[in-house]
Amino acid sequence: MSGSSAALQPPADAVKPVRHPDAPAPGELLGAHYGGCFGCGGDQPHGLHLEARAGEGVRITAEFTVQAAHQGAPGLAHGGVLATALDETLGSLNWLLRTVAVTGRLETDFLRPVPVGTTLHLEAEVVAVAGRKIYSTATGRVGGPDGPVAVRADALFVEVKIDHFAQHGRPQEIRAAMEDPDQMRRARAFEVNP
Ligand SMILES: CCCCCCCCCCCCCC(=O)SCCNC(=O)CCNC(=O)[C@H](O)C(C)(C)COP(=O)(O)OP(=O)(O)OC[C@H]1O[C@@H](n2cnc3c(N)ncnc32)[C@H](O)[C@@H]1OP(=O)(O)O
Repeated sequence: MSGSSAALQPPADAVKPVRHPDAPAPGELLGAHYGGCFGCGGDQPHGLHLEARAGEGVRITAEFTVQAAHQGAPGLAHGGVLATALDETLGSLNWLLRTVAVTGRLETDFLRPVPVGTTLHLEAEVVAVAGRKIYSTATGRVGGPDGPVAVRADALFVEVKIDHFAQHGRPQEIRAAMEDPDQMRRARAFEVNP
């Protein structure tokens, strides 16, 4: 069973997404957007450590190996963790648009259980853009990049200004991020007009 709700159907005035000319080259490893990110950050011992690569056009691939810390039922990945992997992969698409955006809506189908130790092979694509709204879709396969689909999602990301994070984030993390030149470089890489 799959198929997204009306809220995730692009409106009639939606346009085809355009890959930014300065987007990372196909095959390039994107790296974490923030070391403290539960999805991709290297500083989170129990995080997903998801690694995403730029694909062709407005596509991304990513991999994530389920660890013991990610269980829900004994020996199986927690559904929320799998949703995080999809969310993170979908969020990585914004590197290709060089747009800062956050998840507004995420609809997920869980088609097969995913055991601990499994590598989830993720693929995501932007399907349409309407003003600040970015519509995208993702799948996660097991047993290899061409294996059966275990999870899938459709999402709506909403473009925000970089100030969104300073306005809503906790001051100590924001301060630390702003004092880190690497972090600022990564933040600027998201912006269309740095
Ligand atoms: C320094 C750090 C650097 C790192 C940077 C990269 C970080 C990346 C992190 C990535 C980490 C991984 C990813 C993560 O985990 S991101 C973390 C999880 N997401 C969030 O925390 C987002 C929380 N929500 C918000 O902040 C606001 O609600 C947003 C910004 C989303 C919209 O509030 P805003 O006041 O701005 O705009 P608006 O309300 O006028 O809406 C605008 C349009 O969108 C439509 N709409 C909105 N919501 C929905 C919905 N649910 N279903 C359907 N439609 C929806 C809405 O109808 C409207 O349409 P239209 O009327 O125009 O047609």
